[in-house]
This record gives sequence, structure tokens and C-alpha cells, in this order.
Amino acid sequence: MPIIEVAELSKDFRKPQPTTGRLAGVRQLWAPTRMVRAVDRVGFTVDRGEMVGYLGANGAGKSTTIKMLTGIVVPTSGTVRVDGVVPWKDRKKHAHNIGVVFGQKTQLWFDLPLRVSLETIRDLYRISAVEYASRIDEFNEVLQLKDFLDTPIRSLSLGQRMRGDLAGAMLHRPQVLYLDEPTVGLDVVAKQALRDFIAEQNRAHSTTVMITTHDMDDIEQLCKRIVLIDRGRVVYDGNLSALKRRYLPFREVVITPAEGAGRTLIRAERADRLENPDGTISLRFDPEQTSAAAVIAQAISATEIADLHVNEPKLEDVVRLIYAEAAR
Ligand SMILES: Nc1ncnc2c1ncn2[C@@H]1O[C@H](COP(=O)(O)OP(=O)(O)OP(=O)(O)O)[C@@H](O)[C@H]1O
Repeated sequence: MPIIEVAELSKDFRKPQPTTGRLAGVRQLWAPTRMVRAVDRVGFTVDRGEMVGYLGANGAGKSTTIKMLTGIVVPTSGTVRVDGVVPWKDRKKHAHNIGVVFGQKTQLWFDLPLRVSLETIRDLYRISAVEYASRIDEFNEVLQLKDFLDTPIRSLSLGQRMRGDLAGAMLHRPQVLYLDEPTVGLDVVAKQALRDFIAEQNRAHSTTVMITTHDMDDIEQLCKRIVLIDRGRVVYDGNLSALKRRYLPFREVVITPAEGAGRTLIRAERADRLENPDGTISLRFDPEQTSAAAVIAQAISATEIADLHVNEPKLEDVVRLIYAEAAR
């Protein structure tokens, strides 16, 4: 059953016409304006407990959509219902249903220690002391908040701040969590902690998650479904693995032969053999015809090899192909 329902959603912004030439920066102040359509008749539904990746290039309209779903921005036209509530009309009820994390901007109070921020959120949402304590304990397991609960937000590292932001967004146990670039600028360890936390909240509480990100690993690890937008319009909505199969149906085993090995012997049934410029050999195959295990077994039984790895289809490549198709 859908918890998020979006239909024919559009947003126009008024923007100044770009000015060039002498004193362009000053003349820009009086430049005539034009309407730009940031989101163009977008429609989709999201079921309870689903985790959906909302993807697109820079300026495609992702953040504007999320802002309309969260009620920050009022659309030019179209409808949004989140658990039956129109976000920008019934803000109070809506606020109880959703949690929001913007990677670029903290939702916490900059000068207050994290503990005080979290206690303020507790009071705003009237969370009981018992519930609060048990949720902080639960969050601690993955987010390790205890180490910096008494540090003001402004003094936290980016990774700590994001962990604090996620805790703040999930404290009132919202049904829907929106994440806009949650892992931007984080190191691999911090990214993983965030992803583990999001996956755990989804598993334990069926939290519905919508995530926009430029980090394809976020999507690969968290989402089965993606909605891809291009210039404000939905160009793909569906299963991630089906998308990879459709656009990149091949996988390959890349082999580095050992010194003096019989290179020409490296081949496998139902796999195409390609010599790469770096001296490696690719055995490219359709996973419906054979398996990586069968290809590897044949290659290593033929001659001595120094190294090998399997190249999986990359979501980045798929996205590039879809954009190329949409541009045609
Ligand atoms: N407040 C605003 N006023 C004018 N134009 C805006 C405003 N907010 C967004 N836009 C424009 O709307 C379009 C979509 O922007 P949006 O921020 O939604 O894209 P995005 O997909 O989130 O991009 P990014 O990945 O770079 O964050 C862009 O052309 C942007 O310049």
C-alpha cells in the first residue's frame, strides 16, 4: 500500500536571464527574468517500507522534488500525499510522519551540544523519557553517539554531525525518512555507518526511505528500486537489477596472465575473449548463458594466471546510457 503518492507534480522558478559582457555581474541585477521548470509532471508512488533511490544529474530537479514532498516548497501544480496528508497544508501532522536529512545543511542547533539538540527534539515531539532513553540506546549501537553527545554541533566532524543529524531525524520514529545527499564528503567508514543505520531502521521499523545521492554505492547497498529524472521528468522508474540487465547485460572476468603463461589458452566456453591495452584479458559473458565460476574455472585450468577480478555492471554506466537515450 502506498505511503507516498505523487501525481503530475511540477515546480516553476523565476530566474534572471544570464547576462554576459562588460559589468555582467552588475547588469545581472536588472536582468529580465524567465520561468524555469525544475520539476515537470512527476508521478510515482512509494509503498510502506520501500527504499527508493531518486537519481538524476546536477540540476535535474531532485532536491526540488524532495522539498515539495517534505512541505518546504509549495508546487506550481500537481498533488502530493504522504500517509494521506498534503505536506504543505497540514504541516504539523506531516512533521510527525517524516524525518529529513540534508547532507549539506544540519537540522540541529549549531551552538548547542548534540545532547541538548536531541532533548529539544524529544520535547518538541513529546517523546516519553523511557522511549527517548531506549531509542538513544538503539541508535548508539550503530551510530556511536556516546562519544560526542556533549560536543556542540559546530565542533563535530562532518561524519559525527551526520550521525547526529540522522539520530535527530529518526528520534520521533517517523514513517518516512528523506535523505538528500546524506553521505556527501564522508570517508568510507563514516559512509558505511550511515548506510548500516538506515538499513537497520528500515528492517526494524519498516521505515520508508527516499534517498537522493551522487554516490552510487549508497543506492547499490540500500535500494532495490530507483526513480531516475532528467530535466525534471521521470525517465525510469523500476527495479535496479532489471535496469542493469537491460542496459548492461554482460559481465566480465578480467585476468592478468602470469609471466610466460600461454596467453592464448585463456578462454572459456560461451565467453568472448578480449585483449585489453593494459595486458589483461577480458572474458565477457552473458550471465544467462554461463556463470563467473564456470568462466574462471576454465581460465585457471588452462594456464597460470597472476590475478583476476569480476567486473560487475556499474549503476553509473547504466545512468549514463539512459541519459544518452533520453537525449536522442
Ligand atoms: N529557489 C530556486 N530559485 C530558482 N531556481 C531554482 C531554485 N531551486 C532550484 N532551482 C533550479 O531548479 C532546477 C533544479 O534544481 P534542483 O536543486 O532541484 O536540482 P538537483 O537535481 O537537486 O541538483 P543537484 O544534484 O545539483 O543538487 C535547477 O535549474 C535549479 O537552478
